[in-house]
Amino acid sequence: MTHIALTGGIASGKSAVADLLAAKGAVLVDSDVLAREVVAPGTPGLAAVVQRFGEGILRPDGALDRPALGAIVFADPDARADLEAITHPRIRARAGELRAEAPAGAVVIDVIPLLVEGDLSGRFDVVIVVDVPVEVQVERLRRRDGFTRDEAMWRLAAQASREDRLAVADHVIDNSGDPDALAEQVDRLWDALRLG
Ligand SMILES: CC(C)(COP(=O)(O)OP(=O)(O)OC[C@H]1O[C@@H](n2cnc3c(N)ncnc32)[C@H](O)[C@@H]1O)[C@@H](O)C(=O)NCCC(=O)NCCS
Ligand SMILES: Nc1ncnc2c1ncn2[C@@H]1O[C@H](COP(=O)(O)OP(=O)(O)OP(=O)(O)O)[C@@H](O)[C@H]1O
Repeated sequence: MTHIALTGGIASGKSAVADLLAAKGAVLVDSDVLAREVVAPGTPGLAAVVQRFGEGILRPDGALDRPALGAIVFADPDARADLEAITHPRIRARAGELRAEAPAGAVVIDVIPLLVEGDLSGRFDVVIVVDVPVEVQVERLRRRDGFTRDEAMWRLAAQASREDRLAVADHVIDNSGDPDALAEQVDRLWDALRLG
């Protein structure tokens, strides 16, 4: 099986690309989705997060208050490392299970936001990077999540640089244009993946 990774900085458009690839038939193993599963209500992951960060990061309904936890961990690298120590092993384990369950012959794509940060690119035969300028990330975070420029920049500061991501790319998807331009690039990429 060819091991394919899809990565990109925050709000670069990873989910948009992943959705387009899934519509073509790719099987996705998405770490952002698994990061939610492993701290869902009732999980040992959520219990560990509450033990470290306190009940203040829970919503009244008992679910994780993601904006509250994000405000803590993106302002404090030690807190972020503690959260990652809880979530990352659980995400990796679940990703392994999902990969093993994929039908034979499927094009399986691992969506891994922190591929470069985790120095994981060597584990993949093909690395796809969704690329946008920092200003586009800031603007899309403002529009989607209502983040101020400072809030957006803290999150960017927790990640690898655009240059470091591009350095490991086999395929670059430029998502600075409109959704049609994105879909055209994904069409070409899909053909390349099927032929490769
Ligand atoms: C801090 C949390 C609760 C904030 O939740 P929120 O719903 O606002 O963001 P979401 O999970 O959708 O992530 C959005 C993006 O933030 C960035 N991001 C998330 N976690 C991290 C991190 N630890 N370091 C750097 N960037 C990160 C990624 O680009 C990701 O695609 C959440 O991101 C989290 O639990 N992070 C730790 C798990 C993790 O590392 N996830 C990244 C993929 S493995
Ligand atoms: N080509 C585009 N033109 C305009 N808006 C876009 C485009 N691509 C994505 N967006 C918007 O930008 C935001 C970020 O896109 P998306 O959620 O796909 O990125 P992401 O990399 O998965 O984000 P995150 O890192 O937070 O998980 C969303 O609101 C999305 O609708």
